[in-house]
Amino acid sequence: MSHPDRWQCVAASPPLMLLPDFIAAAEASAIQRRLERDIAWSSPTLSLYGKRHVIPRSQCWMGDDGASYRYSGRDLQPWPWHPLVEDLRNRVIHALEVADLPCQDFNSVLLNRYENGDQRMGWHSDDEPELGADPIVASVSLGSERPLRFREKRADARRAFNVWLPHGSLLLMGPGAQSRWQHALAPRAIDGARINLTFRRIR
Ligand SMILES: O=C(O)CCC(=O)C(=O)O
Ligand SMILES: [Fe+2]
Repeated sequence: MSHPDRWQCVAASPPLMLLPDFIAAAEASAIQRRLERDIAWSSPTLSLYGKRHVIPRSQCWMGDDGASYRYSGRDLQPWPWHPLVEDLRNRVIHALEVADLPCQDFNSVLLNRYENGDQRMGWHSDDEPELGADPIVASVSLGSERPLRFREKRADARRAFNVWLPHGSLLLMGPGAQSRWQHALAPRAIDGARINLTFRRIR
């Protein structure tokens, strides 16, 4: 199904576009339950400023064979596509194409799982070198609705804003978004688990 008119423009340039009802609630819940069960979730320990920390969420890296990436000084090989995640990837690409929005042939995805409102992700941009210049990142959210917070990278213009990501929504971070903004999932007094999938293209 194609409903290009349901897209909301959060920012025009660089583009941030939200499709709140990308997946209908019942199906989104079914997908969430399957992923809870099937995915090899793990919470690795990372070194930050010489200290070891268990990441405050769990995650899984998945994608085409060979779409490896460097993370915290290590080369990580992706898990093979889970059929549901591969299907989501195809639907994301289709939704972007029919709406004439920026799109890439996504060959990998980072899945993040937040057990509750205490779990989080700090400020960052998805601008790793293996994503190339001006990467496109497409983000699907399942479960508890939480805001993704954006802030300007330029320290002299630190405007910030929230983008709430409903159950079953799709957020496009288009070309230029990673060089303009950082984003974070702050802790919030919000109950319930949330899964997020960010589709990316690794070169
Ligand atoms: O959980 C989210 O919505 C954000 C995830 C994210 O920023 C990332 O995976 O790079
Ligand atoms: Fe990110």
